[in-house]
Amino acid sequence: MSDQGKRLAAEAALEYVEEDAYVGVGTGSTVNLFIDALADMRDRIAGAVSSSEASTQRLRDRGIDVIDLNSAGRLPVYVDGADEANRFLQLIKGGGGALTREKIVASASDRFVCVADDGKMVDVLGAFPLPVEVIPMARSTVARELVRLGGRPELREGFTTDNGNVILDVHGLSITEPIKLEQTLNNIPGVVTNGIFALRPADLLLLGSDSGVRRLKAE
Ligand SMILES: O=C(CO)[C@H](O)[C@H](O)COP(=O)(O)O
Repeated sequence: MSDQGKRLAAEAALEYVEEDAYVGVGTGSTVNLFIDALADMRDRIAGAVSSSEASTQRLRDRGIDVIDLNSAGRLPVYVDGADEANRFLQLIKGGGGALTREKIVASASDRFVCVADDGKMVDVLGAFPLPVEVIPMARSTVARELVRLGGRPELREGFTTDNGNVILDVHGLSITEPIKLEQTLNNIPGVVTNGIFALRPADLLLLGSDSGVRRLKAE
């Protein structure tokens, strides 16, 4: 993991932010660096739509107006990080637990610019435990179904999402068919969202390292 890589990727994303428009903002340490950089152009953007309470707070602390998605309508650009990315720009997200709002804001955006350090690139998704947001009363039934699908779910202890739900982190899944698994998991009663972003992958991946930023489009 490279902090310099995260920073370079985050700063490179400014180039894709449209002036006089609202920008969608994700969650996580890389996005925090993006928010810090975005503060320098706060007078040139309308404001932001945020994917978490944590990002909302950071945006407001830096003088950036935050409005809700219902008021903003469609967004030209969404900037967010990832826990893993493959060459099709399909992602695993949700390490910070904000996956549901992230998926909603991503789906409302014309362009999804993903910012990450180069350690996030993988051949096959799934080494990172897959976060699944679950309605609390369904925790056990969903966990059993995840075991049936070949995973080893683990409750994220002491964590509640911004939506009042729990997270099951699923170990041991080799995700060779991301779109299919994303749909399968979403069909389990009690699952709110899962952290596979394959139905709506990123459009552009800015992959930072100590030596610079690579710009990748889906193969
Ligand atoms: O999905 C996320 C939060 O829910 C983050 O984008 C993901 O966990 C990457 O975080 P970081 O930039 O700190 O590595």
